[in-house]
Amino acid sequence: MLHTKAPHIEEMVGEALQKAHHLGEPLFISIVEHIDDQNPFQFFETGQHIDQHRSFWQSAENDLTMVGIGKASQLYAKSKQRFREVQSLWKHLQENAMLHDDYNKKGTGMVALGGFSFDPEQKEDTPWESFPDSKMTIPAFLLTKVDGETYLTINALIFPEDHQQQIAHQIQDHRDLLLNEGEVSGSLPVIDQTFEVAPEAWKESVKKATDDITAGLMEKVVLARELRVTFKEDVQIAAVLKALADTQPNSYIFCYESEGDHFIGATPERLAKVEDRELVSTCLAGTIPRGRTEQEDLKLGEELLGDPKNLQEHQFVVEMIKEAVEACSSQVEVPNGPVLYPLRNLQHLYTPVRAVLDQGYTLLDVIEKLHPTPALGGMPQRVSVEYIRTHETLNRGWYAGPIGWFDAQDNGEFAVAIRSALIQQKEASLFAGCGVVEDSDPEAEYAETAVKLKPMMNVLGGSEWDM
Ligand SMILES: C=C(O[C@H]1C=CC=C(C(=O)O)[C@@H]1O)C(=O)O
Ligand SMILES: [Mg+2]
Repeated sequence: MLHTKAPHIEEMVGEALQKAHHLGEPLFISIVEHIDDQNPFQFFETGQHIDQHRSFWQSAENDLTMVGIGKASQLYAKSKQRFREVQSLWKHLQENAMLHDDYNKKGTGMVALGGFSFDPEQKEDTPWESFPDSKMTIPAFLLTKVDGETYLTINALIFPEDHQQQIAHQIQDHRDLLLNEGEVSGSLPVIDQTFEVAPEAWKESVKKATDDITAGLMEKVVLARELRVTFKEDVQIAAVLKALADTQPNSYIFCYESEGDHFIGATPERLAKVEDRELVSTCLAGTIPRGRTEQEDLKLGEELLGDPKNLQEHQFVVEMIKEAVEACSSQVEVPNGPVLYPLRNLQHLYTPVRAVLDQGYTLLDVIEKLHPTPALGGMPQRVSVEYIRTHETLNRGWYAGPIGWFDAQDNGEFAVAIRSALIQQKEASLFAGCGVVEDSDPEAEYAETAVKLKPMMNVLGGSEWDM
């Protein structure tokens, strides 16, 4: 592949420097170029030589892949108002920005990728020290595959005291390093030990939750459990990511690296997407395994569609999402009943919600209204989240939190970070939860969470893993 010099880097850096001098503040520059096809997993792997801060996103519809390397800027917010704060930091960053973009494609240019923890009021840090309440990163280099084409965005924050040639050369060197041919070289990890955290105590907590529901404390609560795994060697993340993408269709494939720790997963659950003010949210709750034969699969699907306990789990989600979406949009469309959403290892009940976002609202406003839906928290929202904070022994961190991206045109999408793992060199914590309603049976919920752990386990060297 022939690599040309990225257009305009030196000129833009020079121009930005002049403006930064004048303003006495840093200025953001963003340059989008159309490039030859590039393997996103390879790009991600090579990126480790530039920064221990990378992000990966592939939409469930597989129409958008983004890989971010490094950080041109980051948006942090700690308070309960974190979604609004991130939005205002984002607006501020855009006020002092110079953009060069001839293509205007979603997911290119000034794009922030990142996520939010499940519960900002959770005080415990371990093992999520590298994952604060909110962290959105505008990568220094962003590879975007969209509409069958590939784009590279270069982002940088230029400070008045920067040196034009030095910055421009560094950008050019990193760009050349990233744009190389090849395939992902790493292999999948080999498991040393697997440890299920207190399964019996977890089943008892499910039993207790059903009693508390019967007593009228709440209607539904989602309880999660953890599986810890150690490996013979440090996990090679690019290989795991590629294997996830290869094995989990209909899922968002995500990875967010923060200070060398990786939060990675393949989630089917969209929280909200906004494109040209069209809003789509998804109700996904209610679960049964896939069958081993087509016949068994159909039978299980029918069983799920008619099962009162699963329909109840699902209905709470539909009611809450409908209400939240109606509060900020018009032309809200919700089908009368759910259909099946098939994944490799299991199938869910699925109801899409479509609407047109009202003027004045952004994707982050929608996320604020939705998170956590009863697919991750429960019903009512506040009581169930408090219940989780008090009764769940694990620290969810970013598990079950919103993860995704937005761009400068107010397009973007967030999924819910389930079917996921936190990987720290030779160790991983995997998480899976389930919706507990009055008729939940602890053994059945335990089995359901075991199937939900499979997608991650299978790419982490646990192909034989079955429990
Ligand atoms: C909380 C999880 O799944 C949720 C999403 C879909 C179906 C669910 C269920 O049927 O229980 C859960 O609400 C998880 O996978 O960790
Ligand atoms: Mg369930």
